[in-house]
Amino acid sequence: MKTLFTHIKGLVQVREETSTWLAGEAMSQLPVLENAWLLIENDKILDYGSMPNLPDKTWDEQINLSGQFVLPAWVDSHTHLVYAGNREQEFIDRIKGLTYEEIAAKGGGIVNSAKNLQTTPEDELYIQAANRLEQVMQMGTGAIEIKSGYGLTLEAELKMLSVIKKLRQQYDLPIKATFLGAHAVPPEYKNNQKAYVDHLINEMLPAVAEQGIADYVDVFCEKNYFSVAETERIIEAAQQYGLPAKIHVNQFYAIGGIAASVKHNARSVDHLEVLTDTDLKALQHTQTMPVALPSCSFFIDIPYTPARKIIDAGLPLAIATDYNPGTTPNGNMNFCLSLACIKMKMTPEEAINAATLNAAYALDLLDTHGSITPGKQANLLITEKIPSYGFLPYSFGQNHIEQVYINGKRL
Ligand SMILES: N=CN[C@@H](CCC(=O)O)C(=O)O
Ligand SMILES: [Zn+2]
Repeated sequence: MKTLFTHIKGLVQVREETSTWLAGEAMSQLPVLENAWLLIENDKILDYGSMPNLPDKTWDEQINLSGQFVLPAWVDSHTHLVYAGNREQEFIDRIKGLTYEEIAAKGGGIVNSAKNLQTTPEDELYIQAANRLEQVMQMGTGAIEIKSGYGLTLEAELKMLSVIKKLRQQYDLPIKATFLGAHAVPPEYKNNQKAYVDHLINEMLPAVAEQGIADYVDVFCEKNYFSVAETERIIEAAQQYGLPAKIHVNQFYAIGGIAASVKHNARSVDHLEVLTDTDLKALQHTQTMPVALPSCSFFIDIPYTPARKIIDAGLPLAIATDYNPGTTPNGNMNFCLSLACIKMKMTPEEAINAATLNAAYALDLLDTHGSITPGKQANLLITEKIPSYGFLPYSFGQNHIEQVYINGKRL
């Protein structure tokens, strides 16, 4: 089945070759072909060109997209989309002046979600997660990472990873699963954190690896959560099972987690709202992608990741939603793009590169996703008639995505 899209106002992120990430100045380069056609065959991108050079043939299906833009679908490289219920009460607490840390200290936060998830049957959890996944796909997400971390017991962590596995079986977009058993110390280990880390390394990790249901390991490396030394122990243990790291670091404090993560060749370091010059230096000449989560900063009112400092230092940057019940009950990548531009002073070109190509790097999907490149998967988003691609982040909070294709099939 071959589908030809014609008269595309702008075919965005067209690249013949995408062997690595975009860093520094290269992030401001966004290749766009105006007045273009795009040919897909079954699940793949076959070819593209400009309308005056349209091949003189007929195809199974031909779709006119005059006035509309076509982009590679967003890649959301950091979510916690499998969770039970919500944490609306904490939203009210925060309005009344409590901070995220104060709420966690009085028994709210991650352990609150874990309590809820532990008693939620897997089928119910699946329904809630599938509903969220379908919503974000409609908003243009065409590849996603989902973490565990609201289980905090072996049984509940496996339940979460099993839900992610079922989502992967049910939906066509790539779904990467990350084991985040070290998201918070469960209350029963409150006075013996070492015993929980030992349990995680000696029991949980082997069980997760044996089932082959995780692609990465993650740790919330933060004051009052997991120390740098514990993070390194967990990363090293996961490496024995071939699980690379994607680490939560520098959300509230800079405690040295970035240097530790890059030392172990983490695929990404995520959050970075608080970033010292030492951290910045540690990121230089590494294979680790920094990932900003602007809608988390927006929702809990903390500083935004200093994108300019990162990009102007010649580094790459990806953006992701962090969709979760505590700090970001929203999985809309379009809103992240707007925040990246408005609050982090990224240009639309930088933000789009961060949400597509660099995000694909953060999920080891660069060979197959993140750009309009022949041979890659036809995961596309098609806008309404809009004046420019920059209109997407400019016109914040509005949906300008008319159609989404996953593996060549329209949703
Ligand atoms: N900070 C750690 N994890 C999540 C929040 C988890 C929660 O509060 O439920 C995050 O990335 O923001
Ligand atoms: Zn997160």
